Amino acid sequence: MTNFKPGLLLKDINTPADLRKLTEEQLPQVSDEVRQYIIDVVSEIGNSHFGASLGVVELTVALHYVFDTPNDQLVWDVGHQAYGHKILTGRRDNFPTNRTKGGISGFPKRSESEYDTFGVGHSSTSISGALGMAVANRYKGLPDRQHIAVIGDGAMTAGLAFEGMNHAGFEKDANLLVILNDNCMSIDPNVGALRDYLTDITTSHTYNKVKDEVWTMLEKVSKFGPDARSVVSKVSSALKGSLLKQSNMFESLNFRYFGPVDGHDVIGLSKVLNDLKDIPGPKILHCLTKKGKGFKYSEEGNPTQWHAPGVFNKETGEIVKIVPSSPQPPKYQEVFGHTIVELAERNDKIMGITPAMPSGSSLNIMMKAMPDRSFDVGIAEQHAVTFSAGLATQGLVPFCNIYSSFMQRAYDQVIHDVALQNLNVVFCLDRAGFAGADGATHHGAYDIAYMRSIPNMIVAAPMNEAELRNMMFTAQQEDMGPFSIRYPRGKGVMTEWKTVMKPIKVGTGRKVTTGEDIAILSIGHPGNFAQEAIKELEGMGASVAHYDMRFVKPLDENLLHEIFSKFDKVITIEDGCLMGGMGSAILEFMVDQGYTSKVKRLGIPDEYIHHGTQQELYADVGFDVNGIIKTVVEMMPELENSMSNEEKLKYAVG
Ligand SMILES: Cc1ncc(C[n+]2csc(CCOP(=O)(O)OP(=O)(O)O)c2C)c(N)n1
Ligand SMILES: CC(=O)[C@@H](O)[C@H](O)COP(=O)(O)O
Ligand SMILES: [Mg+2]
Repeated sequence: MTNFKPGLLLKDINTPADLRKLTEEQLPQVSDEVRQYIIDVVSEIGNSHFGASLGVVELTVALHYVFDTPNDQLVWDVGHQAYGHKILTGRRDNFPTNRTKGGISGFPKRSESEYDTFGVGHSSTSISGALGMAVANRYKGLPDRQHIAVIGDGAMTAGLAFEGMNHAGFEKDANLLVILNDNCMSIDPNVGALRDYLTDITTSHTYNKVKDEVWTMLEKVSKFGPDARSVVSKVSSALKGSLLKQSNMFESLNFRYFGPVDGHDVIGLSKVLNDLKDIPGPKILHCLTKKGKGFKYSEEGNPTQWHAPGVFNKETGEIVKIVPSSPQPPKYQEVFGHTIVELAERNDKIMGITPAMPSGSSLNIMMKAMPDRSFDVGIAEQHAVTFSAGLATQGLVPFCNIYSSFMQRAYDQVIHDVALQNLNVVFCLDRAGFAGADGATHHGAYDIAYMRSIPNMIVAAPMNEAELRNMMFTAQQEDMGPFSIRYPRGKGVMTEWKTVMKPIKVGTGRKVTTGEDIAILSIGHPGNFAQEAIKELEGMGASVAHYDMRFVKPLDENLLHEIFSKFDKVITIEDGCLMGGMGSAILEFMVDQGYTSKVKRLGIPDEYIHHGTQQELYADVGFDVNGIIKTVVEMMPELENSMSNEEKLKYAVG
């Protein structure tokens, strides 16, 4: 890896205390150097977020310059924009390890640094988290400690952000500053009425009048120095009931609203932040920024593409695409995107819903083809589910596509609004299993366990593209009730994936390989790892049967009777948590039915698995090809005799 060189000022900034030694006039240079460093590193290592961090460089520098971090608590929302923060807070030299196994996390993480005040990855937590800190410090008698939540316009669309604001507006003396980083973008363009509102207050005549009032107030604050707090109270009570309060949504929630300000003017920002430090109670600073700021190609190009571009040429802006020498299978998400359109063309009841992930989920294919039947509802998983429930009550068949880990947010809605009413909502749980570089916050580890415990819910997972299509076909049939289909991030296994779709009988598995010695029961994509392992094991003299269970609920009990009657050794494989997962379901069946086979379950253990490539993580937890072979050999120790030393070493056997 190239030895990345930070700029002249940045090379001496090891902590924000070093930054604070600089003059205000030096801040633009520091900002440029931070930005350049991000570009240098990310363009070369790839595997990182990009546009969001570039957009908040000046804000990041100003925040650490003005506030006494880590004593003052700075909370980033989502955290994909916190690279500048990491670089300024002791992780400059480690930054090239970003999101690689053993390297630094792509998100703030409390265990990584005292400057990372709150672990993030999922959006819209910052206001509630920072308010909790503010109330705690008020209680502890530390009224001067500052608490700053930096939240994007996309993250602001979530219910949780509003729940936090609703509470914060009521905690009138809590020391909370919300910085709304408004770049008009989520990953895809931001959506909804709030986006329109933010644009309105930025451009409207009313807003400008209000802004003048506020800045006059701030000027007075500066003049009054230490007595500022009382002056502000007076000025703001005078403003109460004025145009300011009536015309501004945030003011109506008892926040003092400031801005919009230019989020790329680092000196201006540091002056404003300094002023705001002296203003008590909940306040919001509306900053206008550009996602991808300062890198020509991301500024002028498609911001969605530059959200996380991979490796790119920083001179030409060309994003490096590895062209494979042979045809490759598509990603599961692409199969979902094309298949939903195909199904919707035949079934006019089908609708598509995504909470803010049109590109990631590939629902954007349907949004383009059928804009009146597909919805990006913003970062609003709970709403996405209940909205789908509403559609289903009217006889429609919504396909609600949510990343497995983000669906954790909407658990009550799945139970209360969908399953309890037995509504025909199809949940497509994308990024099930290991997400890879995003790490613990994003792995889809729990959905098998959390879905299978819900009455009425059908829980399915395809082993390949054809099965995904068949499951989608099955799920859209009349009166299916709630139906969840999970699949992982990335490629499947079939280059010829445009198969003729056919229904699958719900609750039936299939035998993939016949064998005599031991049975492997898999769910979903890891069945392909089992297939590879079985081929190698055959060479060692093992006769391994393989069943793709397809459904965790209902379980194929006939198939299980057949398996447990025949095999006294069984291995289960799932890319989900072991606790409560498919292996657990099979053990429950086995015990209930009085079978006594020896069962070894492979899956995600009861601990948080951090970032790495998917392949590294499969290997770490032991259900990659080698891990499966090792497990079979452990259950059939006689195989060791026919293994070469090389094989023993490879599979860590003996
Ligand atoms: C609960 C949840 N849903 C979806 C996401 C995926 N996601 C990550 S960043 C992002 C866009 C956030 O937009 P914004 O807050 O405006 O930040 P920006 O990228 O514009 O800086 C989304 C949808 C997430 N991290 N958490
Ligand atoms: C920060 C965040 O939550 C998203 O940007 C996420 O990293 C996207 O993941 P995918 O790349 O799997 O769509
Ligand atoms: Mg945004």
